[in-house]
Amino acid sequence: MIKTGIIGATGYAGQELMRLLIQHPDCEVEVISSRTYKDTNYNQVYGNYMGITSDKLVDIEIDEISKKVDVLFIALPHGIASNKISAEILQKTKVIDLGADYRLNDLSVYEKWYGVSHGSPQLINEAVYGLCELKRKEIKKADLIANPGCYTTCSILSLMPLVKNNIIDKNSIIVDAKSGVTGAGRALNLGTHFTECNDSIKAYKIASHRHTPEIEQELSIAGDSNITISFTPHLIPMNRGILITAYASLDKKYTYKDIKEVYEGCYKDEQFIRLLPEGVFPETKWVKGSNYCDINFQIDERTNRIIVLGAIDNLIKGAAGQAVQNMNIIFGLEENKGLEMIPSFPI
Ligand SMILES: NC(=O)C1=CN([C@@H]2O[C@H](COP(=O)(O)OP(=O)(O)OC[C@H]3O[C@@H](n4cnc5c(N)ncnc54)[C@H](OP(=O)(O)O)[C@@H]3O)[C@@H](O)[C@H]2O)C=CC1
Ligand SMILES: CC(=O)N[C@@H](CCC(=O)OP(=O)(O)O)C(=O)O
Repeated sequence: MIKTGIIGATGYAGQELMRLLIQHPDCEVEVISSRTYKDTNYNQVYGNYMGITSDKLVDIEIDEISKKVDVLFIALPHGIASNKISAEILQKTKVIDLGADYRLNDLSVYEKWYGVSHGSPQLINEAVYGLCELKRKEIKKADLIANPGCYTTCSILSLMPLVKNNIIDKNSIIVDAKSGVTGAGRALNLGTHFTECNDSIKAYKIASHRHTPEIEQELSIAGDSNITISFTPHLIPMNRGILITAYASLDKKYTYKDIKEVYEGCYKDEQFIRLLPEGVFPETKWVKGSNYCDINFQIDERTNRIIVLGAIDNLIKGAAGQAVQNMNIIFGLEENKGLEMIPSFPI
């Protein structure tokens, strides 16, 4: 059995990790940590665990935890993991960081967009960007995984085939993204109070959201050129889910079938990517509670633009599910072990 630990187990991403790891046939949860709920039974924090686990939360140093586990998931706000992880810790355990500290290859880009200094810049090159469908080979050998962000997972997977195959003007990309409120985490925050976000939709961090350089970095690698995008996130009054609608100019006339072949060329063997039939578009409810990323597109013949839609569950493919998928790859397990959930819609 693979011994796992979760730091930040009381957050929304940490809770989803707990749910997935408890049910994973090859794992046991050895350590769950929290500062706020130290010595509290997990089922007192999250009542859905009553009768399922009586594990207690502990507040011990990462160094201590790393001696007890084969893989450590870190689900903390950005800026903390980089001060906790060291080369010594990586010798004892694999680390999968759900935060943003190791996602950007360029230290100055990280410090500029996140407004904090990085605690372990020497480890940035060691980290592998854990977008499983794109980096499987590197992930297999990695000690430190930078699990991608939620908007970024959905945007990169939806757009990668177009940039990789040079069929769009790579600097014409606009991503309009919507997220459910769990994307903002569990911590108290005025903007996510029921009365502040219910019954309303708002754009935020316009032209300044920190997922912008992450999407640009990975699309630039896939497209082998410097790509700059426009990215606008929106907060939607629903619990979970991300839907992106992306626009780009095509370099010449294509049919739906031409471009479908390009997507199939990239994703035909990918079990978690569902290319929907022509005329059927992704909806967050069809991926809810699952590790799927649904994708489809339409060509607007009047403007010769392609409009691509992608949907994921922000807490699963956008966080905990992808983290478990990364663990499965590292430990040589079937990639879908513990991740075969059927989306939980309709009710
Ligand atoms: N929510 C989402 O959809 C996604 C989240 N992520 C990333 O995953 C990470 C966790 O996100 P999420 O679960 O939403 O966040 P939450 O705010 O829900 O949880 C974060 C947890 O971290 C702990 N924590 C908070 N501040 C500190 C601190 N200063 N020092 C130590 N521990 C602290 C808290 O636990 P306690 O107080 O009990 O110690 C808290 O439960 C973030 O980096 C986020 O960006 C990535 C993709 C999607
Ligand atoms: C709705 C909402 O507030 N979403 C978060 C994205 C959360 C996320 O998971 O991003 P990181 O992992 O990069 O922190 C935001 O826009 O900041």
